[in-house]
Amino acid sequence: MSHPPVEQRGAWRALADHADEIGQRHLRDFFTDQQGRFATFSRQAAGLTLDLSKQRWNETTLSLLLELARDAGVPNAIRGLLAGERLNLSENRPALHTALRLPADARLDVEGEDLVTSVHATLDRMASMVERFHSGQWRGATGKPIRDVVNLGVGGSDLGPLMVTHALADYRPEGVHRIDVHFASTMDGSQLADYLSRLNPETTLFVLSSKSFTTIDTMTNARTARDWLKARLLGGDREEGVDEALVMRQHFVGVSASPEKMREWGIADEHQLEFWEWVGGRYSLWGGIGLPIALVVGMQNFRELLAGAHDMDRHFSEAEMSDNLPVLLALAGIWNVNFLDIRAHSILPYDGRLEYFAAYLEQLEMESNGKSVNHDGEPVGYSTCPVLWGQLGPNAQHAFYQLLHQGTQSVECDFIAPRVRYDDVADPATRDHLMSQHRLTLSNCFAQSRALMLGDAALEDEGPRPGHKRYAGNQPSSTLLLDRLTPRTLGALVALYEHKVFVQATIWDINPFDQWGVELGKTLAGETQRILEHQAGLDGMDDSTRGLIEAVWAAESREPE
Ligand SMILES: O=P(O)(O)OC[C@H]1O[C@H](O)[C@H](O)[C@@H](O)[C@@H]1O
Repeated sequence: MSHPPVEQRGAWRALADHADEIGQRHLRDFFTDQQGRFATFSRQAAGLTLDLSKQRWNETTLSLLLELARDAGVPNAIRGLLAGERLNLSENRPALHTALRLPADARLDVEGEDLVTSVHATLDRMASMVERFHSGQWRGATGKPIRDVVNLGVGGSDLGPLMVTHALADYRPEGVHRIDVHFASTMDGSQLADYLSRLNPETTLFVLSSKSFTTIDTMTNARTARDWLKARLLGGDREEGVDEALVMRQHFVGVSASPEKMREWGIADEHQLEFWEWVGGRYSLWGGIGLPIALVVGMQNFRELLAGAHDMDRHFSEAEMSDNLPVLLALAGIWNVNFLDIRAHSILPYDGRLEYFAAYLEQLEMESNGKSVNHDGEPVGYSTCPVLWGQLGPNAQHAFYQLLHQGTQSVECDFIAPRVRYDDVADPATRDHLMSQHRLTLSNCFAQSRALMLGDAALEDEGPRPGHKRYAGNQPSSTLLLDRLTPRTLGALVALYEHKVFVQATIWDINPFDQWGVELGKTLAGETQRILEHQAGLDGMDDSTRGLIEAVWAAESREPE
């Protein structure tokens, strides 16, 4: 179907004119001009409150943006996503992460396949694995219960489970055999080497998490882990009956979309968790890739996480666009990037449990929407995904907030915090202290978004100040409050961002579900490795890379000091 490029449509042009009118206005003036902005620009759903009143917009802006979304076919795209249409055109498949969190009594048939049954069969398999770990029945080759699980995976096979296990560490079930979960992602083996120096091979199991089961980072770590186990558990005066097959069976679980490759590598059939090509890596924490999460929080809490994401899916599919959290969050981003020319976006959680949330979103947003061609492969004539980065807000205040307050960049910020925390701590004195620490944290969160909005105007008039003490303000932000941080609200929060990314991609007419941009580097790394290993010559290599390679060779050939 041919349609005019988005920037030639009426709503886009109207927004550009509107931006000429109000784009120069200071954010604080929007508050002076309009009473009740919080009520006008905040919405609630699935245990989340989203306050968009500190965006540099007014009601006209929002209604034009909603028109743009309708023009770009967002309602139809949402329906198509949830129904399993093949929206991932470059790979000719649907993107059905939402199917992973459908309840067991739902029905979704896609191209003749009953997805709910397949999804729940995997969840049940996962549940029985978790049960074996938590009852101390999953034993290593020498008969001792597994105590440590190391997840070997990278990108989507690492960041989601890492983020969630950290966020929900308080939700460990009581009375079960404790499993400590660790994550090793980097190909240089730094994290893995550390674990191997501390962990007991008899009670350590590795989860090989890789959708493709070919990612060199993960497969290299896996080989190191396998040889470490074999060297320590086999041969010599080790216990009788411990053979390689037993080590492989008891110390490895595989999670992948390729059962053949798992089998080839030596993962026992009954210790494989399979997922589907229609689940993108960065959208995969909801299934087998979430095994480390379930090992920490238990299956019941894992199902709560899924239920929270499903709450958000329902909201996304049912709420009017003007009340739809993912749509509104997406539109705020579009307004900033495409009409106010703000191309940096900072993610700032005010809760230490969300330490890895920004890293997770960096992949979700930038790998999904860091694209510059549309669905027809033609270059787009507008900006897409902004540069997105972040850190725990309280720590970032002492690090990069200087740039937010006084730098030359306009930056959009997302502030994220739970409304209440620690009210369930048993000891009253500690509870009072910790609740007050949480209020201190919230005070900082709200003060920062206010300072970024108002700048100098936030201060009582103290007369003229030198340049280095002035604050321009005018930095837009969104604030997201979770009722409290639970498996359910965290599921909703993650799904909110997944859908935000999808809405923006729909408006930008790009495919958020592929990542061809990462391939070139992988190919060149292979070539470079052959040269570094002296298996290929330097011919044709550019001068900079040649110089770097020669520097390595020179260092390698030097006698160790
Ligand atoms: O799960 P895997 O197949 O090992 O892939 C791990 C990661 O690496 C790839 O290069 C992609 O950029 C990511 O989207 C993916 O999540």
